[in-house]
Amino acid sequence: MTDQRTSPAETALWPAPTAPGRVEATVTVPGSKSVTNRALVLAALSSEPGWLRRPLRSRDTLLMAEALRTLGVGIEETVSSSSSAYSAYSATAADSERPGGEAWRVIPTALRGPATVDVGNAGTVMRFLPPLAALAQGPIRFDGDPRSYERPLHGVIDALRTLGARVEDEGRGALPMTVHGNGSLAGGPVEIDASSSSQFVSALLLSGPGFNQGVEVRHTGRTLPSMPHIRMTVDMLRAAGAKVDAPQDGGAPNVWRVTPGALLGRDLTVEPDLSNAQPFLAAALVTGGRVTVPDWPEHTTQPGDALREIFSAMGGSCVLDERGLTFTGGGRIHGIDIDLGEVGELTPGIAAVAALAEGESVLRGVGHLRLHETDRLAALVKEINGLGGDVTETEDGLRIRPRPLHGGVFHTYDDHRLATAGAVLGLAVEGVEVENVATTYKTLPDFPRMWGELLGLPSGTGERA
Ligand SMILES: O=C(O)C1=C[C@@H](OP(=O)(O)O)[C@@H](O)[C@H](O)C1
Ligand SMILES: C=C(OP(=O)(O)O)C(=O)O
Repeated sequence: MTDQRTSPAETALWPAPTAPGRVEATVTVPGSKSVTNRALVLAALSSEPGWLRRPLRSRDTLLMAEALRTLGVGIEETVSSSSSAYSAYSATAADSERPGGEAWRVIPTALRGPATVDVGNAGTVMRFLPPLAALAQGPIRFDGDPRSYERPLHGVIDALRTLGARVEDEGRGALPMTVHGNGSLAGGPVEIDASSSSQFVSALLLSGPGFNQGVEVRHTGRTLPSMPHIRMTVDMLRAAGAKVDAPQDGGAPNVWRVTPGALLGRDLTVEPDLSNAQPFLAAALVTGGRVTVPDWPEHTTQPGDALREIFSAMGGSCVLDERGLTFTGGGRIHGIDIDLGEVGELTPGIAAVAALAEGESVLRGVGHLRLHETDRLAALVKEINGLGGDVTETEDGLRIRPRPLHGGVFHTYDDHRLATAGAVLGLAVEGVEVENVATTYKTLPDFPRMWGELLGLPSGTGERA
C-alpha cells in the first residue's frame, strides 16, 4: 500500500567510507526495535496508561505506533525525565539522544475499526497486530510493501481462525487481509508450525491475556528460530503482570500458556538495540580498534548480546562495565563455524566480517532468512561475490571463503541489514558503493551520520549518497 515508485534515495549510491585507521569511539545506539514494538502492543492492551522511555523512532516502530493510533490508542510523544510532567511536542531523530530523552505515553482504549493498517515490511507489525485486531470491534485491513505479501503469515492467520476469529485473506494465507473483530476472542489451545518465524509464537502470546480463555500455543514444526525473541515476549508479558508458563522455566518444550487477565501500565526504559550495535562493534573488529556502546544491559533477552561471544571468537575481546560494553579488535579476524538459528538477524553482519577474515566460515541454522526483508542468503551470496568474494549458499546457511575483495555496487534490496553489512565491507575495501543506504531507516534512521562520526569524518561527509 506504500507508494512504490522508486525514489532518488532508493537508487542513490552511498560511497562507503574506508576506515582511516583503527576506530576508537563511543557509540550511543538507539532503542531496540523488538522491545519498542512489544512494549507498544502490551501498553495498548493494558488497563491503564503506561510510559515508554527512549523508544526507537524508526520506520518499523512508527508504523506500529501509527497502527495503534488508527485503532484508537492514544500515543503522546514527549520529552520528559519524570512521569508526572510531560508536554506534547514534535520529536526529531536527534531528540532520542538527549539525556532523559524522548518518552511516549500510551493511553489504552477499547480498540475499534474500521481501520487500515500499513505494516510496511515490519515483521513485528504484520505478525503482532492481527491478534490484537481480533479483539477490536469492526474490520481491520492489513496491507504493506510488496515484500510483505511474500513473508509468511499463515501461522498467525490459521491460529486466529482456530481461536475464533474471522479472517478474510482470499485463501492466500498472507497479506493483504482483513480481520473482522467483534470486541472479544474465545482463545484457548492452538497448534502452529513456527519454523518460518518465531514471531508467530510471540504474536499469539502478546495478545493472549486479552483472549477470554487466554491462549496455549504448541509449536509443532521441526525447528524454531529466534528463541531469545520468544523469551523476550515471555519476560515482557510477565513484567506487565501476565501469568505465563513457558519452556524456559522447565515447562513442556514448545508449549506456552498465557492466562487471561488485565495488564498493568508500565514505565519502561527501552534498552539500546544490540543488533544495531553490530556494525559498530564489527568496525572495531575489522580495524583492530575499540568501540564502547553505553547502556549495554547486564541481563537481556536481545539476541545481539550474543555478539560478545561471537565477535570475541572471531578475534576480539570485550569488557562489560559501568561504561557499557567495550569491544576491542585483536588485529586479526578468524573465520567461524556457528549455528545462528537463535540469532538470525545477526547473520548479514557476521557474513560481512567473515568475508574479511583469514579463514573459512560456515553459518548454519538460518534457512528461514530466505523469507526475511529479502532473501538474505541469496542477497549476501550475490553481493559479496559481486565484490570478488567466494560465498556459497548451503541448505540452511552460508559458506564463506575469504578472498581479496574489490570495489563495486553493493545492492541492498530494501534490507537495512544488507546496507549495514555493505558499510562494514567498505571499511576494508575501497570503492564499495552501498545502494539505498536510507533503507537503514527501518530500524536505525541515523546510520549514515553515526557511521561518519564513528570514523571521525567531518560532519556530513558520511551521510552523502
Ligand atoms: O520478534 C522479534 O522482534 C523478531 C524476531 C525475529 O524474527 P524471525 O523469527 O522471523 O527471524 C527477528 O529476526 C526479527 O528481526 C525480530
Ligand atoms: C528480520 C528482521 O525484521 P522483521 O521484524 O521485519 O522480521 C530484522 O530486523 O532483521
